[in-house]
Amino acid sequence: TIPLLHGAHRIGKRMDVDMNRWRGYGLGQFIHWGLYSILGGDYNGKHYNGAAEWIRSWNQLPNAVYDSLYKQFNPKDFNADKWAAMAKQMGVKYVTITTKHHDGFCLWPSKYTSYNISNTPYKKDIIKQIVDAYTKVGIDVYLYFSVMDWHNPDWRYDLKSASDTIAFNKFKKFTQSQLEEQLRMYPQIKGFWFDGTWDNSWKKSGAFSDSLDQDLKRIHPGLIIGSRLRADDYGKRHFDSNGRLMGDYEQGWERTIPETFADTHGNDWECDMTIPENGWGYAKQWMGHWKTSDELIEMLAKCVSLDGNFVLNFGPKPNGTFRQKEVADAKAIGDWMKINNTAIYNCAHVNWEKQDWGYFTTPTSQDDKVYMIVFNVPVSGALRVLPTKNILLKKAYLLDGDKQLSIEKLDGSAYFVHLPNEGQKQPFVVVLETEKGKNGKQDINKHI
Ligand SMILES: C[C@@H]1N[C@@H](C(=O)NCc2ccccc2)[C@H](O)[C@@H]1O
Repeated sequence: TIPLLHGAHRIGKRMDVDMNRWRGYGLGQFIHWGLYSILGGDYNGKHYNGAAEWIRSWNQLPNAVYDSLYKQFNPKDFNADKWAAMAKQMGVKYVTITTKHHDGFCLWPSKYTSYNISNTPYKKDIIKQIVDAYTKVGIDVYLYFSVMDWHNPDWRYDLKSASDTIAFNKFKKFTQSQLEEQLRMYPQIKGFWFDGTWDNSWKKSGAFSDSLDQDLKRIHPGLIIGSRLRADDYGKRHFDSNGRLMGDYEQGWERTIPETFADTHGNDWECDMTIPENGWGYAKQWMGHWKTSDELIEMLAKCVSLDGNFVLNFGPKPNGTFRQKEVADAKAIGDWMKINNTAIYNCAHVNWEKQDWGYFTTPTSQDDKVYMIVFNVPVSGALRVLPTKNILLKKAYLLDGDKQLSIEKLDGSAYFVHLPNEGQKQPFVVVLETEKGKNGKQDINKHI
């Protein structure tokens, strides 16, 4: 291996109480809210084709116009308790909220820049209201923070001169000050979600990213920080120059999901997903396909079946309310979770052969139970199950209503679980009770 000062400091998963809680979340909510929400992807009668929260980078929009939007930010209908109630009904266990996106505008009253919420007509601390409201209903809060800050004159994409380095050193101090300020102001939070760390300036700041990570965890023990923060001695990100994950979980699955368990490298990981094809901040017109709630529930099941969490993004309007499609999806997912969350919360990957009908999960607390989350009912009504060796199926029944299902043992070690022909129209869960075969050991991957 290559000797590294700022590579991974831990091999394997974090196994402390905070990370074990994170591992069991299953479902989370992301919220992108800020000045970009005012424009909603449009300006001067034209539509910006990029992600709506990137509109400041559009050459049709002068920076000065964007940077004066704060003078009109006044979300009259914002009610953090209503946001928290919607998230609670949806069944999310954690929320990640933008405190500062790439545009540099701070949704909290930072004392390190005047470009913050206290200098808007709204004035009040949005982050505090969200942290308090979500914590009150038992949803853990994580703060999204973009290192890249287009508004700060000391931000640099690369370090090509002594003056770049002097400016960027000031910028790194500013960054650390803002983060330590957030830890002091919002001690209830459980972690940070870093973004905007892909440029050369940051790749050359591996030592700083390492010390920042350690400083924040010293101030706030147990803090959870993903792999998008750090760079190693050679500018490698996510995985260091020895291929080891730097961070508490793999934070690279943005609008994409691993296909197989091998793709997850056996790490903890999180998928962050948009309902439209792209775009995180509010956009007046969502282009392309809008995912249905059934598609979103399947993505959730797939993530949990591969030992990951599924985090769905919401982009509130400038007035602080959510668009109808987002409210409807939160409700539909919540209704499904009310019946089926046993197969999602505190569940893990099962190393049985993947089947076409859907996904297996298993509760981390019980190794004689396996859940089948079914999306594709075959016309035969027969769901194939091929457990790993020495595992026998004892019982099969529907999670919703306990109806017993007949199990047919095929030769070899496969089974068919026969479904009643009831034309299921929603994804549903079958519970399998298993037992060890003679001289069998329970070898369901327990990744705990
Ligand atoms: C969570 C999202 N990340 C921001 C972004 O700029 N993504 C572009 C990107 C996508 C994948 C790897 C690096 C960078 C988007 O604006 C959202 O905030």
